[in-house]
Amino acid sequence: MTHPLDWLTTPCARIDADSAEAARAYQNTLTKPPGSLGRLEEIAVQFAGWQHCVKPELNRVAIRVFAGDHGLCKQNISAFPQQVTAQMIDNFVAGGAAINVLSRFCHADFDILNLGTVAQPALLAADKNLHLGAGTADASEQPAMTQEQLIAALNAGRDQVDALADCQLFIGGEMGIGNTSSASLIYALLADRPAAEFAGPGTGLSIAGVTHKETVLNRVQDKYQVQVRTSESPALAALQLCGGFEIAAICGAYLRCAQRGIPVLVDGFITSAAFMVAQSLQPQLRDWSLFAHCSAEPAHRNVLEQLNIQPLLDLEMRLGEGSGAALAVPLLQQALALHGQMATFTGAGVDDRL
Ligand SMILES: O=C(O)c1ccc[n+]([C@@H]2O[C@H](COP(=O)([O-])O)[C@@H](O)[C@H]2O)c1
Ligand SMILES: Cc1cc2nc[nH]c2cc1C
Repeated sequence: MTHPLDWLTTPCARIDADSAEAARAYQNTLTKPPGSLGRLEEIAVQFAGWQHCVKPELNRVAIRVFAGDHGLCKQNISAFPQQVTAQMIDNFVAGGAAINVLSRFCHADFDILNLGTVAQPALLAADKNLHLGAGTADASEQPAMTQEQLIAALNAGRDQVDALADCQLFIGGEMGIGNTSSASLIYALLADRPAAEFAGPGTGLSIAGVTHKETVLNRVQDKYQVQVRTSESPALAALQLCGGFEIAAICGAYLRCAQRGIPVLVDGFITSAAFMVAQSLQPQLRDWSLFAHCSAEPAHRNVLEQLNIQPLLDLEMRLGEGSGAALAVPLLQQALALHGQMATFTGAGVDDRL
């Protein structure tokens, strides 16, 4: 009997170690002291393994923003009202959001998918509105998602990736008022640590607002911790219990990317929670991933440290939408341009050693 989520554990694509090794050797023939381009050199080597060639390129980037509302907003855990999610979707369609600007800047293929909001966006095409629900349920009262909604959201992320032709890098962005709470709960439940350790201001809560959020999140964690700990798949259980639709879709998208041989550039605090769930289902995902930045949401730094991940940038950003990842694309492109276009010691007639 097949299960609709069997695809989650399909192995990741093969990384070509020979191309990576050849690229590393080639780096050392370029007119610079070996290692002097620091982590830029390793980026080129990673892309060589991903693209199975010594001189990889990065011209085709896909950015998909996944949106959804959160029932937990009823508990007053965000500085912004829930209808902002749908309003921002219209802003994405109109091209006025930060991710639109950054996406245009790096000539990315941009699209948005709404998995379920309380308000209806006016400008989004009907086929981009999935209506899995009017947001998730309030996780402090009942599981955020039903099993059917979880499956539909994971599969929606997979389907977005399956529809990509010829993509060299995938960025998942998210928009969902209240979703820092879902991310914090996922981290807390999987680490079996108090949720308050992962709670922060999100879009801009006051100190008192954060204290209230901590109380709410601790209560939700108490409600679900045993269930998660004893579940067959703690990561999927935490995702279903705490939401949101957009986090599940990004989780599905990341896994499909690694299965199809498309590297992913993880954005910020919320997308890292999607990554954590995905990685626990398929540990090889790590080898297909880069992390764009350390978010200003305070717990992100600890989460990245726990995962032993060094992100590319640290700019005190906390916007989401995939913005930190889109910002890092030109950096990756420059790493590959240096690797592919610099002269070699022999070619330039430069002495390479004493
Ligand atoms: O990406 C991040 O690191 C990040 C950190 C804080 C907030 N956000 C964005 O802000 C929204 C969630 O914040 P909140 O306070 O409503 O939970 C959501 O739309 C995210 O895209 C994003
Ligand atoms: C305006 C606004 C834009 C966003 N983009 C991602 N999350 C957001 C939250 C708010 C409030």
